Amino acid sequence: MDEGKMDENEWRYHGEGNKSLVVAHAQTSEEIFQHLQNIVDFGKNVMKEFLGENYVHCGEVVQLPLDFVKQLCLKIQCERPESRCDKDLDTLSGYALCLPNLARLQTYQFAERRPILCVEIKPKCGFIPSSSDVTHELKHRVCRYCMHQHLKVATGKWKQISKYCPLDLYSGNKQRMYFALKSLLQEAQNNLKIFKNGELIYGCKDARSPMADWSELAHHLKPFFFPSNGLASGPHCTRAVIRELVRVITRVLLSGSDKGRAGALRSGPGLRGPPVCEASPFSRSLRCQGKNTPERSGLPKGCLLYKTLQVQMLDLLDIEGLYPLYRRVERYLEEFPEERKTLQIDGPYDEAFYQRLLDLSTEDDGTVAFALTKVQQYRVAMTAKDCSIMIALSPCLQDASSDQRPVVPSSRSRFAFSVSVLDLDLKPYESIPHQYKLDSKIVNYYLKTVHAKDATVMSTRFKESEDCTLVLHKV
Ligand SMILES: O=P(O)(O)O[C@@H]1[C@@H](OP(=O)(O)O)[C@H](OP(=O)(O)O)[C@H](O)[C@H](OP(=O)(O)O)[C@H]1OP(=O)(O)O
Ligand SMILES: Nc1ncnc2c1ncn2[C@@H]1O[C@H](COP(=O)(O)OP(=O)(O)OP(=O)(O)O)[C@@H](O)[C@H]1O
Repeated sequence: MDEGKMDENEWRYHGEGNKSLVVAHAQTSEEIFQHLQNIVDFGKNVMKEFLGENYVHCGEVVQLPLDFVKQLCLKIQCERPESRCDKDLDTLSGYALCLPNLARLQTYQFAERRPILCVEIKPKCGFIPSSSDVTHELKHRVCRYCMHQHLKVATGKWKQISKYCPLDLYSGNKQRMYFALKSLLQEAQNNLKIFKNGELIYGCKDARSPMADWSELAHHLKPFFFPSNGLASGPHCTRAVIRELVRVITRVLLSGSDKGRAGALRSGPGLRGPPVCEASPFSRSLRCQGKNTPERSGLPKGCLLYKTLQVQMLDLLDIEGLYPLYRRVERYLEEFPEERKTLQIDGPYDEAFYQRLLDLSTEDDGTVAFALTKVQQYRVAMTAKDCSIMIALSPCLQDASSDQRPVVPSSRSRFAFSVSVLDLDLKPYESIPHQYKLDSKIVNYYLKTVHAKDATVMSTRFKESEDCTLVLHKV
């Protein structure tokens, strides 16, 4: 073991079983500071560039008194979901990342006194890979989210399959977006949370305690959407309130003129996958009605969904094409471990790092440089596939002028709003082998269960139609 880690003060008790006592090595304060500073730099130099100034809030690294951190940890321990309690909080370094509260309006510098509604959406990957390195043809037709749902339910992460498909949300087609948002409201999983004045009123605090009562949600939302009218309660009211919420969120998601350099990433049409996922119940029902697949993405270029999708599409080769390139970088690092720094695997995430991300060529010249660029692009793409969008809404007074702030109308009220992105720390280089294994697990599970079942249904249907054809044949 590394000599530098032989200081007992850097080790602490972690847990124990029957036979083993587990102690864990704590990172040094400098390492933690550097890790946090990297998150800030990545936000500033990369994500702000791609997604635009107004959407990204990088925060800053701050130092806190250790006593305060310890007391705070004790205070909040009982509120943490059980499933997350295996992760210890860092109470040793004193460093923390200080971010604005994104559940509040970001367009207003003073704390809002008006009530605030915040909708958090984790949209996940919004495109289907078109890479020729993909080995299962199915991956060109069904999106990863929809396939992954089946594995998640089988492993007990969630109780039931969601009807949400990211491709519907990213379609820019209002009907499909309504369907996607309604599906999220039906089965929020970790893709949707709603906060009122900072308090979670809808969505999962923990996988085991989902909050999903529409009438209760409507009760919370009614004063926002129907402020001065005595709309009766009951199912009619619930539906009306939910409809308003979905409309407002769709409008906000399609809004925006914020500048960002995601345009620099626009890939050629040959590199784009199909516009719909075959597993989406929306596209299934269209097919059943014999309708054509809907139009390709109509997202306005200034909106955050469009920009996020462009960054996600930095994953040009799919994990199957990327993995051999990762192995090439690995072999190089095994031979020249000291080069890890020069290759900027763990930062710094500076302007030079950003500039290299803009090279979208897919011609492999066999070099480590090519492999490294694809690996870094993949990590950035994965980050964009796992980030969340926070939409903060605050009702405007009827007669108030909009004082330059963006405003979204609903049928009975108007909201000042802001949109921000959350969870933008670059995915680690080390997670690539895990991604590779997980991808194959997801696809194989889907092929083994759902697809096999579908094929049986199809062949039964085929037999039925054959019977039918026989009846119609002239003898
Ligand atoms: O791989 P996925 O798609 O399951 O995404 C993981 C997320 O699961 P989800 O599918 O959203 O339920 C997962 O979400 P949960 O923590 O399960 O809510 C994490 O966001 C994970 O990121 P990290 O490893 O903590 O940095 C995510 O892992 P990454 O793949 O982004 O590294
Ligand atoms: N700046 C913020 N303002 C308001 N809420 C926040 C902020 N940062 C995080 N949150 C809340 O905390 C939750 C967890 O934060 P975050 O997603 O950054 O953690 P994570 O450990 O990276 O999660 P993941 O498991 O998705 O990778 C978010 O879903 C959001 O509800």
